[in-house]
Amino acid sequence: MKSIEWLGNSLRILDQSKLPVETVYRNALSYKEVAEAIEHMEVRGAPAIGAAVAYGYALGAIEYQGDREGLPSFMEEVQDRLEATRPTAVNLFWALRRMEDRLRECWEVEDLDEVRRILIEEANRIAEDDCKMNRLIGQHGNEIVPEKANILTHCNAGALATVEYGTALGVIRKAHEAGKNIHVYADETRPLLQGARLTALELMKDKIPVTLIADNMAGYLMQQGKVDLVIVGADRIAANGDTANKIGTYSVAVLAHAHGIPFYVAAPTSTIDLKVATGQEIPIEVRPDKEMRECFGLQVAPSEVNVYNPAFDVTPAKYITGIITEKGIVAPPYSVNLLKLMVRS
Ligand SMILES: CSC[C@H]1O[C@H](OP(=O)(O)O)[C@H](O)[C@@H]1O
Repeated sequence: MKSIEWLGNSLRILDQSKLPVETVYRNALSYKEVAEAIEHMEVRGAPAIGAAVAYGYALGAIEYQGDREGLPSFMEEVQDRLEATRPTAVNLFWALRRMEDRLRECWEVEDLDEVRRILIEEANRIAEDDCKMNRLIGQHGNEIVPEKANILTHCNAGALATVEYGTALGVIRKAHEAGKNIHVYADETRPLLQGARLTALELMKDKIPVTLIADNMAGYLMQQGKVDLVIVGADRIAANGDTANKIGTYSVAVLAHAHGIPFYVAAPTSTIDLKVATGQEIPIEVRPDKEMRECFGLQVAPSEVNVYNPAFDVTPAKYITGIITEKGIVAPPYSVNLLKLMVRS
């Protein structure tokens, strides 16, 4: 299952908001359609969002009908609209910066079609890089996965959250491929159920043993000694290693720490944001109340009840055993070792 696929002049999107009940694809022909797909969680997951906005930016250039001089200001509007979709995943801003830099580099290119070709090429490179990074994350992460490990994961950091293969699920896939006979506990991940709807679906398709649990069961499993390792994805990693990820990750990290269970974050270096010193500076998206009161259109709470719906939380670095990237596993102290890693990039 590919979350997104470039078709030459449109972006095919697998509408994840309908999985696993329906498999619905649609072709986004404009940057506004890409923006709406991200806001509606049809495409989601930090790296997948990064690749999607890169193609959205390229679609903006394709849509543009003015003269060459007017392109930069039009593309600023495109970038503003795409940046306004979701605030937490830094991959979105990282990808748009790459596209903006590419546009600036071809300021002497007069032919609009040539500019469009260059931007599409950059978006393709971002997507291809993500695929390569995920497989490297899988290889490095496999080093810390014991034989027959019972691994708990939260939300979906799989192929559906990336261009291909996944980050946390990339490590799980690689361990499975290496014949380690691992088993996965997948947190359902309220309120949008990315774990129940997407992680369980992905792992079953790959015939990786998976058991779905409610989020409130993670601590009980750990208390029973049934969890050997926790691996999750990330949306933004601060310079000191504090990590923003799906709401509920912090609770899992504290529980793992209390039970002496290793807790790893798996993410490409495009998720590391050295401009953010600590997790306190990471913007946390608050999503619509409706997502808490309904589940697939079924009302699950009083229609007028007050709701609080933060989409992410921040896990302090002290609870993180290691950060698995495409360049290797980063150990604490993260403020030193993340800087070394990024300088090496
Ligand atoms: C490969 S990291 C994906 C990351 O993004 C998810 O958030 P959302 O489903 O809201 O886009 C979640 O935090 C995952 O860990």
